[in-house]
Amino acid sequence: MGTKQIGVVFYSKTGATRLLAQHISEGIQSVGANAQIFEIESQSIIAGRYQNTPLFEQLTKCDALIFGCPTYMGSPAAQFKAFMDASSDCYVQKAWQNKLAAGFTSGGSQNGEQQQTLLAMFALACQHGMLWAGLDVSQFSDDLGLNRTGSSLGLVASPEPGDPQLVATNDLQTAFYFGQRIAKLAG
Ligand SMILES: Cc1cc2nc3c(=O)[nH]c(=O)nc-3n(C[C@H](O)[C@H](O)[C@H](O)COP(=O)(O)O)c2cc1C
Repeated sequence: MGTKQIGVVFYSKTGATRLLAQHISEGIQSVGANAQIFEIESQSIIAGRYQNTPLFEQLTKCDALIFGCPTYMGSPAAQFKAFMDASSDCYVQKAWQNKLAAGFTSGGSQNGEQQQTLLAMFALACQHGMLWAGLDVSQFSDDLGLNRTGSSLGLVASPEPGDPQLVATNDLQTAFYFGQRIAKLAG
């Protein structure tokens, strides 16, 4: 079987989503899988089209893909949407069929429509024939104290109001757990 390769592909402008990607990757590594981080760079978007064939080749080699981006105006940031659109070649080839998929997003508000971003990622995963894995921790049904935002579709993060940290500590801890979960499911 070999070590599972988990791709974490994300866009981040000011660092919050990057921080989440790092914590997810640490969670992945902590259970013995290999985390590969892929950052969507704005300069790869030309006339609105994301162009990076080698990135898609690398993603296709992964066993699972975790998508991440900020929520902008209640949906995925345009830079990540450009990546989503560019994945259509992989869709045609069924290159990601039956891979595990999951998603995370950050927002400035606790409830800034981040769920819409996760739903867009979920739809993307379904179009690719992927198997969506949500977040299975709840402050109501277990005592881990994670997932303060109560999202089941995937990880929703935001800063704690009044705290200068980009992302609430609980969300970063949840990100670590989320990475562990996806890596274990892929294993
Ligand atoms: C153009 C724009 C639109 C935004 N729209 C939302 C939004 O709809 N909901 C929300 O919670 N935050 C919104 N934000 C805040 C960002 O999602 C938030 O700062 C995020 O953590 C940035 O991620 P990054 O640091 O990875 O770039 C918006 C920010 C920008 C610049």
